[in-house]
Amino acid sequence: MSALLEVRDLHVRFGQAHILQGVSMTLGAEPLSLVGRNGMGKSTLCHAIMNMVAAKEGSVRLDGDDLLGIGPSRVARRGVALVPQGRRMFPSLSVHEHLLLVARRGEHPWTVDRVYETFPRLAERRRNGGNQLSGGEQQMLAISRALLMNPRIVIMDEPSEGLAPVIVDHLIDVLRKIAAEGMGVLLVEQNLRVATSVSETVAIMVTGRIATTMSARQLDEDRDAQRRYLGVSHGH
Ligand SMILES: Nc1ncnc2c1ncn2[C@@H]1O[C@H](COP(=O)(O)OP(=O)(O)OP(=O)(O)O)[C@@H](O)[C@H]1O
Repeated sequence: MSALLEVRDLHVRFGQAHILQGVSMTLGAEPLSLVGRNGMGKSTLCHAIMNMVAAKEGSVRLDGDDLLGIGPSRVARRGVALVPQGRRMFPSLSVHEHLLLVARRGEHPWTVDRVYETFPRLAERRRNGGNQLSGGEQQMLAISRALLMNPRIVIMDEPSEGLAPVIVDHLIDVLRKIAAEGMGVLLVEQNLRVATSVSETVAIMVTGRIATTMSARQLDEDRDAQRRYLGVSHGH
């Protein structure tokens, strides 16, 4: 199976702090979830792939082409879109204006109309400003903006954070569909259910490295691993 995105021995330091300590990871046609406790370096990995932080050693390749050092806007143009953690909307722009800002001309799978079909709630809120949206609506808008770039790969940093369970279910459906249509999906999640519902393979990050990769089913059944790697307690 050929790799869409290949990360090899990636290192990031912030001053004395060695945050990514040699991350190696491959994203192919199947979605991949990345889980791990807070502070392990998941967001930093997303930022390093996007060139939003500088990695001094290692490589990040998209279809074999090196992405490191080319800058975030070129990474985006090559076809990698990030849905950052925490959403970040423009308070003074309406939903519709947010979408028009990123919509591309020409024939593409994702259009503003398709966004409104996929997220009917956004259609209802199209004239509302970014500051008038609920957390779930903001997350749908953030995801929609990434999809409208019609990227080869979408990287989502904890998209389910703070969402009501019914919205999380919708999010899982959408992510599965996106992946089934052939977009690469790298999903960073704290919510184990989301991670193991979207992808069959889960990579686990511990202190700046991928400690292990296991099947979603294996991880769902292995409470010891959940406790060890994710701090999930089942409260006996
Ligand atoms: N710009 C920065 N400067 C200095 N330290 C940073 C910077 N960004 C992140 N860190 C540190 O790097 C470590 C990893 O952070 P990161 O956000 O990547 O973790 P994470 O696994 O995504 O956790 P979370 O789920 O809490 O976001 C943390 O100790 C954090 O304080």
